[in-house]
Amino acid sequence: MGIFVCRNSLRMLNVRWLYHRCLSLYNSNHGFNEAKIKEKLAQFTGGSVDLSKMDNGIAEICINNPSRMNAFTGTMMIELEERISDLENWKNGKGLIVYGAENTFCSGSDLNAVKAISNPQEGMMMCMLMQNTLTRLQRLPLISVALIQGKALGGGAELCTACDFRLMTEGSEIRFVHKQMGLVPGWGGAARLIHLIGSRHALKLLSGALRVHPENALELGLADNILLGTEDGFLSEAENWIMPYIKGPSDVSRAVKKVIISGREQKLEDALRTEKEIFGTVWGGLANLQALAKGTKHK
Ligand SMILES: CCC(=O)SCCNC(=O)CCNC(=O)[C@H](O)C(C)(C)COP(=O)(O)OP(=O)(O)OC[C@H]1O[C@@H](n2cnc3c(N)ncnc32)[C@H](O)[C@@H]1OP(=O)(O)O
Repeated sequence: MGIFVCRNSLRMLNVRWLYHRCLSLYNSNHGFNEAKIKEKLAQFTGGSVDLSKMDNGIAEICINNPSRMNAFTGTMMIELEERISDLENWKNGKGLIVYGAENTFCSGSDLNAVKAISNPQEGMMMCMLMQNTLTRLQRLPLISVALIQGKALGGGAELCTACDFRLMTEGSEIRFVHKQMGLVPGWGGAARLIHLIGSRHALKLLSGALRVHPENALELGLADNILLGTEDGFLSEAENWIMPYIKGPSDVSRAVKKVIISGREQKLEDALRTEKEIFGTVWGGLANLQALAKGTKHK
């Protein structure tokens, strides 16, 4: 019995490991040494990445390092990866809101860590970790929203592009400040920005390190809405905003996000095949049968 349990747990661990390997971009075949870069990043402490999962199927991730305008320390990069793993295993989840503590989003990577990891090899290794994590965030079967209050700078601007939607509050800004730091985005923010607003607009934002205010972001298609409420109400406003998109049973909501991911990321023929597979998971399912039995009309 003990051996059986042990073997089963090992199989589960293997499946989980393989699953993460599939969702991630980089592994040891790409020269990525995850353990080594995590060991290095663990030296840069401070702040936290907090996850709460609610009964209504919405989770919240709080980037929490307000004394440094929610900059990502090394330990926070490691924690973000752990929180995404947790969400990958949350089978009832439907939505995710990513926000920053104390009414500002995130000021990018912690400059103390940036200074200490100044050689290109370690810099690229840190990028691989963050690209893996943010790609996994983007591929979660949850509808995700970045709630941007205050500033989303550098890596903070990159983080918000990994969410499906961006809600900005009045006076907030998204700014790819990398060029002013002698850098380019490395957490996948340039590639994702081009998908969102096209290469001409992306080039302007990156080469001019332009401040993108809410109205401008809305026009560009970078933001999806501007929230006009008060500081203590923005989280619940974001929750209300996401609600119509996650209404109904989680398996259907998750299937919707999955067909979007495959349509976005795969070649047409592969995407069509994946879509058929996902369709098979909901066809004849409980929600489908209930809708048929009710004679649902769409007036
Ligand atoms: C992936 C690559 C990247 O992310 S490169 C981009 C890195 N980020 C930056 O360069 C942002 C640098 N910070 C700033 O421009 C300003 O601090 C901003 C965010 C505009 C806030 O200005 P302000 O409202 O005047 O506040 P402040 O400068 O007094 O900051 C408060 C305390 O927070 C700190 N802080 C801020 N950002 C970071 C950061 N990224 N890394 C480490 N610390 C940061 C400031 O140093 C300041 O700390 P202290 O109160 O002086 O101890």
